[in-house]
Amino acid sequence: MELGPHSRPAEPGRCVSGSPSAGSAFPASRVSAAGAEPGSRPTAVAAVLPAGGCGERMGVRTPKQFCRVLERPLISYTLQALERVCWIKDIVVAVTGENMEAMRNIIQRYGHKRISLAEAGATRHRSIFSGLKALAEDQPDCKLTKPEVVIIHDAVRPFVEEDVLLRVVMAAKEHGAAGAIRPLVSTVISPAADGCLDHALDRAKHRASEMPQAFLFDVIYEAYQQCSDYDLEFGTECLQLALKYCHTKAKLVEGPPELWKVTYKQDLYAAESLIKEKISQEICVVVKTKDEESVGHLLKEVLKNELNCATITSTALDHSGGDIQNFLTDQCCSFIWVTVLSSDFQETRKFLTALEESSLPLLYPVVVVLVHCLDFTLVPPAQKMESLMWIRGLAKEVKKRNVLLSGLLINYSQDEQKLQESLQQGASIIAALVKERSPALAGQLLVA
Ligand SMILES: Nc1ccn([C@@H]2O[C@H](COP(=O)(O)OP(=O)(O)OP(=O)(O)O)[C@@H](O)[C@H]2O)c(=O)n1
Ligand SMILES: O=C(CO)[C@H](O)[C@H](O)COP(=O)(O)O
Repeated sequence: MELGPHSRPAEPGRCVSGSPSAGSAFPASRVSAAGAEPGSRPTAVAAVLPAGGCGERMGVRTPKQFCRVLERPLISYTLQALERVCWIKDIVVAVTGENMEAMRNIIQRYGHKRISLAEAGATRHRSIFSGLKALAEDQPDCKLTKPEVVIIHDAVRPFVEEDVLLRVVMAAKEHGAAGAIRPLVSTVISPAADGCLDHALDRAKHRASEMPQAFLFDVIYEAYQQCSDYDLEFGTECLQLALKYCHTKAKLVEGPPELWKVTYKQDLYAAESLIKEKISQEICVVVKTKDEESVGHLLKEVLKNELNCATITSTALDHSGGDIQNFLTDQCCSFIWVTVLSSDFQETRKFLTALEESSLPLLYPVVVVLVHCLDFTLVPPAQKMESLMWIRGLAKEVKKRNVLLSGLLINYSQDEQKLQESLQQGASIIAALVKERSPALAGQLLVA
């Protein structure tokens, strides 16, 4: 493969992925160069995502890969996770003819890149085979380049990280095949024909096979070409096909627990909670004046305790408000906008417009809390609330674009203890707004 001066390095381990883009909202994992030896030949890597199932076990009409999690189809998260790995050149998604148009719309709406579609088959193995054919040079009309290594990853495992992808790819390069494994959660038993226990497997000696898996393309393609109709119909393990038909013994790589496959309805709730937790880990506190800076600093300290181990950055807005764009590039989804004894509607509006125009709210609900600090003995909260009613109107407007705006009044008391109490209470409210991301709370004016 030819690399132009601005192309992505196609070598696992060479590039540092996660350059902020529409498709990289989680903080990028930094891949060290350890994966690739200096001067070694770049590895062309592609991925095949089977996404042609009907999700029978989920028990809902929509196939689970298209079920919405925080208003976005599950498969979009998986695509995002793979896209942010810059050394994966092509991503082939196998979908049924019936869902092809829906898939195209998802790709367009969420700005997914490097995606090609293949027609899914009646079983997972058939769908994977179809995806592999789209990458094989022996197929008529093949528009993609055959990779050296192909990753196979279920469309319904959205939490795959670059680190484990790199580890399976490097292991596949060395061994021909590799797959992620996890310790068994339950013991596996073998029932007899009469429905009674025949025997139990020693749990410590067995592992659950998960995804991603990676293969030398020629190995897995050969295995799929050779395998029987029975394998294609009833098989569930790609590593087994490589072993059975190409005598390739897969290297097993320990993966993290987040690799689990969304299968039942409760898994959708678990996925939503995990996504909320991840995006709540980064908060940007926006301040302008010295007073705001000191309130911002105090809030940060309390918030760190409320949202254990969150990264909270402070951004000082310049006086023209000209650097608003800068902090939208960090892919942070929670903003605390602090004002002390004043409120600049125009500036807030400008910020919200920039936010709406960015790709952020398309990917995640973005929380914005406008914190107004005023001395409750001088200005009663009720009076201030009246003048802040514009927040409600604005919140209604920006909610349509997935920006969840609320207002928070803090008692900016001269009494140090009262100020601390109000900040503590305010931080708890902010933490709840950030963690819950509830559209129902958008537009509320809260008092700490
Ligand atoms: N004919 C099929 C069947 C499954 N898959 C995909 O393979 C992955 C893992 O399969 P599984 O969890 O079994 O998905 P479903 O078959 O949809 O679920 P169920 O078995 O509950 O019907 C999913 O991304 C699914 O879309 C596929 O591409 N083509
Ligand atoms: O875990 C896996 C790897 O081995 C597969 O995701 C699993 O085999 C898929 O099988 P099924 O479609 O039956 O759930």
